[in-house]
Amino acid sequence: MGEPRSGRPADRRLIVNPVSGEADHVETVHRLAALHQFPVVETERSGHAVDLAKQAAAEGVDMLAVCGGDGTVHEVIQGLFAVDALDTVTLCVVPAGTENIIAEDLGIDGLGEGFEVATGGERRRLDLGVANDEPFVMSAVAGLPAEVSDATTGGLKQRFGSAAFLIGGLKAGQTFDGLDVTVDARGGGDEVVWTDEALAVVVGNLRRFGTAGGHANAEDGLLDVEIIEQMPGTALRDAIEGRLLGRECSHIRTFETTRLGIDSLVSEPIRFSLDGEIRTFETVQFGIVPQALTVRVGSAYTPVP
Ligand SMILES: Nc1ncnc2c1ncn2[C@@H]1O[C@H](COP(=O)(O)OP(=O)(O)OP(=O)(O)O)[C@@H](O)[C@H]1O
Repeated sequence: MGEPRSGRPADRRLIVNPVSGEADHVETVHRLAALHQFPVVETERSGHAVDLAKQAAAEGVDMLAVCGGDGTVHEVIQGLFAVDALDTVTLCVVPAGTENIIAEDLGIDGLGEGFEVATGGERRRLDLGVANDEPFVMSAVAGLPAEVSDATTGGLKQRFGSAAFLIGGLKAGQTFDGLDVTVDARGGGDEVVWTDEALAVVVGNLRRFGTAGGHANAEDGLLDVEIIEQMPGTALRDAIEGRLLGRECSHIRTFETTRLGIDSLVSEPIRFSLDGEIRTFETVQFGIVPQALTVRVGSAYTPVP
């Protein structure tokens, strides 16, 4: 239980979302938490994990585990970021959600492994993306992929795994109008200025960008950006097949940057999914805080996918 950072035993706490996933994890989590000496607090409403994370930091907790899905992990990071506690708190993820993409990217599979990693996993420092003033660890996605989540059924996911997104993309692409945007990356890294209609803009930080199928390194100080240009249906199918087969596609522009601005060219704001949570922006500035988040990772984790 010794924690090298402060030279004294860590003050531990576990924030549990009891309604994540199938909501059948609570009893097991309490048992495992007692075994591993994590006092438990449960969320009582949406957004509560933000406050509980702030409270944990204020009370001197320096090992904070979060049990839930990507949304709950996102809320806890939001809370720690808001009170500037990322330097003093190590985050641990115990997956209990529906998708658990963040946990999977951190090499953590299941409740039992979550607790093992929380008590003995390697510590890494990961970059955090920031959209205006909200942090994200995995990705910020606007356009088709956000729509695709609706079009991608559980059955497809079971049969095709992450490729289900691409199949769902074909369905959603038939009805999605596109995003009229200007994308301006002239801060650090690749310089790109692009104005047109996009099917999607994906800003990725962690290994797998949500369901969008992209890849990033969360330890390189850079955001990985993909602009998927509007294209006719047949080209979309080719692009999706190309992505499945790992081929380059002329309609997908990829670059790395430390800063990025995206402006809507129409009166409608742009709907973004930040680590799976929906936000709307008329204009958004993205940045990155290198190595901001200290997190325990499983043995399957590697920074580069
Ligand atoms: N006690 C609660 N009652 C109702 N909603 C809650 C409660 N606690 C948290 N929430 C909300 O539950 C939502 C879903 O949580 P979470 O992301 O952990 O699970 P999930 O959606 O099943 O998993 P994933 O995001 O990995 O697909 C979050 O938006 C959170 O704000």
